[in-house]
Amino acid sequence: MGGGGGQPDNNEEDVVPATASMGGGGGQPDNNEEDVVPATASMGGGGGQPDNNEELPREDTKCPLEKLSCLDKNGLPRDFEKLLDKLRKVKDLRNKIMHGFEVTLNHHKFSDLETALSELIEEAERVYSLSQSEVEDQKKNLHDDFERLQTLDKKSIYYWCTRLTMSGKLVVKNLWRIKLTEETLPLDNSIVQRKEVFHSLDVMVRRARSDGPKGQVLPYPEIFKAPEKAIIISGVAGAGKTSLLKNIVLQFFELQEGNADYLRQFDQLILFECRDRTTETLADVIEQHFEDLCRELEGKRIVLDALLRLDALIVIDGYDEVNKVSTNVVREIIKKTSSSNCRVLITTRPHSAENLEKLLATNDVISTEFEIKPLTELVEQLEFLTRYEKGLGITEGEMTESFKTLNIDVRILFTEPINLILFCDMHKHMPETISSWEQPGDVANDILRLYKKLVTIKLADVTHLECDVMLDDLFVVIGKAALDFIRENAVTFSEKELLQVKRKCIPILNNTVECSSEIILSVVLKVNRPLSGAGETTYTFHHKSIQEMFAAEFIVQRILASNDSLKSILDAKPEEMRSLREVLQYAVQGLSRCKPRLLERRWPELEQALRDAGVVSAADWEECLRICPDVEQVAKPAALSKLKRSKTWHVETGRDVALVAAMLPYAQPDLLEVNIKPDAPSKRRWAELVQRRVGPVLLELQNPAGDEYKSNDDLLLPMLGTRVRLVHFEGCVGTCAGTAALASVARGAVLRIRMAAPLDLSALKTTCWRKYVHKKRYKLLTVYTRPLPPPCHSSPTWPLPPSPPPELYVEGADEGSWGAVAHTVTSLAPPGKRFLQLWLRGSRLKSVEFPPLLRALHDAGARTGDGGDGGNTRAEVWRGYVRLHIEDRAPPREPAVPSDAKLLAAYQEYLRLRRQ
Ligand SMILES: Nc1ncnc2c1ncn2[C@@H]1O[C@H](COP(=O)(O)OP(=O)(O)OP(=O)(O)O)[C@@H](O)[C@H]1O
Repeated sequence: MGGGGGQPDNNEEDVVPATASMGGGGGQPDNNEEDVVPATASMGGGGGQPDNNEELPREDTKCPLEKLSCLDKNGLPRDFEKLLDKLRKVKDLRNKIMHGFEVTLNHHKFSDLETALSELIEEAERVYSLSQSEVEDQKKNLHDDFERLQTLDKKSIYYWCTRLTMSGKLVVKNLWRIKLTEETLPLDNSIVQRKEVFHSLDVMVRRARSDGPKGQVLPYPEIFKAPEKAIIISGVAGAGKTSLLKNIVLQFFELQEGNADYLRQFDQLILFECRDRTTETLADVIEQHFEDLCRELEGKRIVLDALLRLDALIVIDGYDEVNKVSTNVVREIIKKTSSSNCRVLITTRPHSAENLEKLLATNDVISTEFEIKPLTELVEQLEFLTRYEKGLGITEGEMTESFKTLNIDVRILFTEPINLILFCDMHKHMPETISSWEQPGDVANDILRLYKKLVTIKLADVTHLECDVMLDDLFVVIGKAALDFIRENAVTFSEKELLQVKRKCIPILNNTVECSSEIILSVVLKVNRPLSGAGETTYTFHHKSIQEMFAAEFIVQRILASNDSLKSILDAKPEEMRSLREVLQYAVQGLSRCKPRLLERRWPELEQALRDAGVVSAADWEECLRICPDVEQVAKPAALSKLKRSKTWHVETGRDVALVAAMLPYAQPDLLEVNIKPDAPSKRRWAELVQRRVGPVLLELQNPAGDEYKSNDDLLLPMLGTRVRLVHFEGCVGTCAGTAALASVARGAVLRIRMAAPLDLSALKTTCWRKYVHKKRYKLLTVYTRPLPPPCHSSPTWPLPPSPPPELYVEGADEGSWGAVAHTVTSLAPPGKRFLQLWLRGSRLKSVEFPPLLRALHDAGARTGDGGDGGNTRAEVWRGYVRLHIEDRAPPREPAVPSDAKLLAAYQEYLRLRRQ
């Protein structure tokens, strides 16, 4: 395909173009269309309908196709089918060649096409009475075109597009497969198969940077449906950004197995890691990917140019880790993306996302951001751990059971994959400590203890030296190195840089064991062989967060040991402070755990350092509070900045409960909107939240489907006597104590109560004083109940409060149970027996059951709405519900009721809505 045109499209059938386009033409074929057979320009000209009855002038160019089809040069009728066959043959051959690169390797196909086109020239000769020499000229042109086509022109960009498309994928696959197939876990170098342990993460559409409810949650492959050229994936430290990218890379090469259809739109995939400190240009990145291709030609430039013409996906990992060198590569990629077919997928920690967006925008690249959703649910966390259990060969259930026993305050820390991975390590090496974790800070401390333990074990093989003090000193050296590197945003170190660290370790080890520094560093660091075989080997901590923890530990130890100013400990230039953000957060956490008084004393310095590191916005402080949940000093600025940003605070997870509980002593929003699963928050944090809240609360408790009638009293009881003003409640009340707690805080509220058991809700009748007037506890009361057991002799009743009249839903009535429904309604009827509305939900009652039900309710005095005045007592279907109208006048003999078909449809609709 010497001069052939760019790269073909997928799954489409183009129609034979004029022969000229097969020759030297370039460009891209169109997408997804089947072109129509054109009357080839070289064979005569335009189209149009001839009038058979008119004599056509010889030069008439109005309707050559029709002429071809109908008349030969002598004006005699021709065989049109034969002509169409010839055209079809050309079209089919052309499509095969244009759409299947393997076909282009078959020379016969080209000679077949040439022959077929020759035959068309002969047809043209017959129609236009061309001279023999003209025909020979045309045929020669055709032949020359084909000759050119099959002569490889290595200078042509299209040659390289073809080469890349044909073999590039395999080359890159071989490169990355080796590097990515396996994953080494941080602490003990256990190896797992990446694909086997990969937990399919969800992402949230990132809304404007404001404090609203979180954006829509999507499975990660959906990100590629975004129309924007650049896709940003943000996530906090250890949220799984790099793993997600690595998994996408692996999936890209498995497309042929029918997986990952979402990647089918890309011809090629390039991966660049911002932590790279040696690759200087995009062309160098391309060379690492296509070393042989670049060597074949005298340069990487042309391969890069070819790649930019393909539909390539360029994946950039860790924008927050850019350094002086890699920043240029990223800029180059973004610049080139704007004018190419490529798309970019970039990961970053959230605090760098805004800068990244700006960089993209200044290069006219439109972007969209998705945020990795933390694993907040216990089921997700267990699912994640189960995969590692399998991958690591741990007895099924052993690790997950241990995880389940965690104190919930601690468990809500494990919302990022990195923490769950560290849990795996803890489970393996120090299972006894897990049960002792009470506070979040305990976990981070134990991770460092575990490192010390592993180093001690390794050293025990070679030395009998007393370890404890020595280890502390060694960790100071390593921590200092971690800090020095991170200041420059360096997470990979060269051999030479490592040597400097080793040198500092040797005197501490008293020179006793020759290779002991190596042993220690082998526990703490991992080796990265260069991507392309050539180049330097580099070293990294097992994870950036671990490097940050080591650096933080160094800072804490220095603060504990001396009065040195934080500035002198950090020794950072102003522009380096941004890289220290997480380090400082870990340091605050560490210091608060071991010396809270000292933290208080040093807080002004630490706060300033955090601000210098970019912790300024409400989201920044909130993230800081997530890492240091019990640190009052952090909670205060977090609360004040959050209040500035938004007067309504949202609580959606157990983690949010802890954060808001910590912030409430310092700021009270106008409204607190709590929409959580009842099992999500820790009871302690929940109690703190409601005790600290002063003002309106909207509380929606979402029991899992099928468990709607599980009592939520454990969340209601702590509200008793608090200064919460409940303005909206949805949830399940189980006992009178639950009702009392609810009544104590409800103020003019909308209450949607599920009754776990028949309950006396009369406490809600009371009024309360507010601003010198009596206020009702509720303005709308909706009660949901299951049918009560059949009446017995002295069935108790539980009259609902009468004013305003309540709305009642009876849920899940079985076929034949109209009597139970009637009994339920009458038992709950308020004094006066008036309901605002009466509904059946998920009912399986038959049509014939409704007339007696309506009559029984009417006879018992029940009424709905204002009682109506037309005696139109009836039942009707509305979506998945059945609504009962009971009016004052006696119901007709045959009240209007829905047919069985309508009732069934309503039941099915109810099931469908429930599943949503
Ligand atoms: N989806 C996942 N499935 C299985 N394991 C995962 C997943 N995501 C992350 N992990 C594990 O958690 C570790 C940390 O994740 P990863 O390095 O991808 O986080 P990150 O967001 O890139 O962190 P950082 O911002 O600190 O670089 C990985 O090394 C891997 O062991």
